Amino acid sequence: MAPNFEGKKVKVGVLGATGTVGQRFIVLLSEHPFFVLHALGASQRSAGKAYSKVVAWKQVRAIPHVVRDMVIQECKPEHFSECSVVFSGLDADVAGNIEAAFREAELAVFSNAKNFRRDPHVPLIVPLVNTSHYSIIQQQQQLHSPPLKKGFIVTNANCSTTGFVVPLAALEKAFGPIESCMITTMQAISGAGYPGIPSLDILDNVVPYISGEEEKMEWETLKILGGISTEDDGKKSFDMHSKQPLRISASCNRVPVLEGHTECVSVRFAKRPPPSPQQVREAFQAYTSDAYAMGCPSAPRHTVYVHEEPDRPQPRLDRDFQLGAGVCVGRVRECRVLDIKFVVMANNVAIGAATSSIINAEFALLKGYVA
Ligand SMILES: NC(=O)C1=CN([C@@H]2O[C@H](COP(=O)(O)OP(=O)(O)OC[C@H]3O[C@@H](n4cnc5c(N)ncnc54)[C@H](OP(=O)(O)O)[C@@H]3O)[C@@H](O)[C@H]2O)C=CC1
Ligand SMILES: N[C@@H](CC(=O)OP(=O)(O)O)C(=O)O
Repeated sequence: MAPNFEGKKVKVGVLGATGTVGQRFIVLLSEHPFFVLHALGASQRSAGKAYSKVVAWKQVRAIPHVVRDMVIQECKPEHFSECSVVFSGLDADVAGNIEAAFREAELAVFSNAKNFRRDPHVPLIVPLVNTSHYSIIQQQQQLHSPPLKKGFIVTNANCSTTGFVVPLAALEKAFGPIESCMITTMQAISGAGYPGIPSLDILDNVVPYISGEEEKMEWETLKILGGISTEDDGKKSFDMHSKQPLRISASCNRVPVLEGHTECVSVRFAKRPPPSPQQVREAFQAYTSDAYAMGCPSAPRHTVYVHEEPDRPQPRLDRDFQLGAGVCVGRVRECRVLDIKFVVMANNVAIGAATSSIINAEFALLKGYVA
């Protein structure tokens, strides 16, 4: 049972509030049991204007009343001084310096951008998988110059990484290390932001290239699924799954779907003989997250929902299940080259972006990391 924050909700800001991910943050935070929207930030183009006047609103529901007339600020910490937490949906070209400035101003920053994912002291947290990585935050604060009392950065993963790392975590929990993994993605156009890909490039078409995406999937997975090692002097580092090397090969494609990344995954287990498809299905069904157990209100009840129908999951039918906060798998079957193959579908703007950051912040608050 989650605690009740009514009457003392935590004031939060959203950086990049006008963007694709920023709009998701606004929808989810406008009626949140722990957090209350207090400040919005975007570029100089938008600053100084009312939110509803500048945003190219693309959500199905109307702009929440609470932000319609809120004046957008430049992304400078002094405009967010009453907030304890900021969520960042900033363009990666500017996210690095801005997020660092907010951390230095002693705010807790929950970011979707790629800039700090490879930082050795910043956790890369998919909240349905590796909340244990919060333990590195104290080191991040101690090693900062000057040392920090409250400020930190937590990142979430690339949206395609998020989709397939959740079932992988379920499999490793049940059957031990995975040795190798092949993934082919079919990624929605909302993943490229707004206005994103020109309609003449994507309609009636598949684009077999997304810049930097394959490298991110192959690297981020190791940081997320690996543990944290502690040296004799107490210094912590991410072990990158090095005790049991995991080989990953990703191929990424853009397809004319609005929301929901679909991925075909094949895995080979270290354990011989490998589990059967039925054992794999049961392991997916049994997998639950610490975030859900802790009472994070945005964490899904079904972390991995297993479809038995032969033609599911599908993005159009399944992306809103549990508000897009879990992942859906189906077609679990034997692979004649590796061991097991399946399809996973994850909502790229929900668990692939804003929802992950929000669950991360809920968990941090419940664990006492947010002061
Ligand atoms: N879309 C997705 O599925 C996912 C996206 N991400 C990541 O999340 C981040 C946001 O993505 P997305 O919402 O798609 O991007 P958008 O392009 O839709 O939005 C970008 C936001 O950044 C703001 N911005 C741009 N330049 C500046 C600046 N100089 N100073 C301050 N703010 C600025 C924009 O404000 P303005 O309107 O004023 O220009 C806008 O609010 C990116 O880092 C992306 O890689 C991560 C996972 C999934
Ligand atoms: N590249 C992803 C979305 C994204 O922005 O990823 P990242 O946060 O890793 O830059 C997509 O196009 O679907």
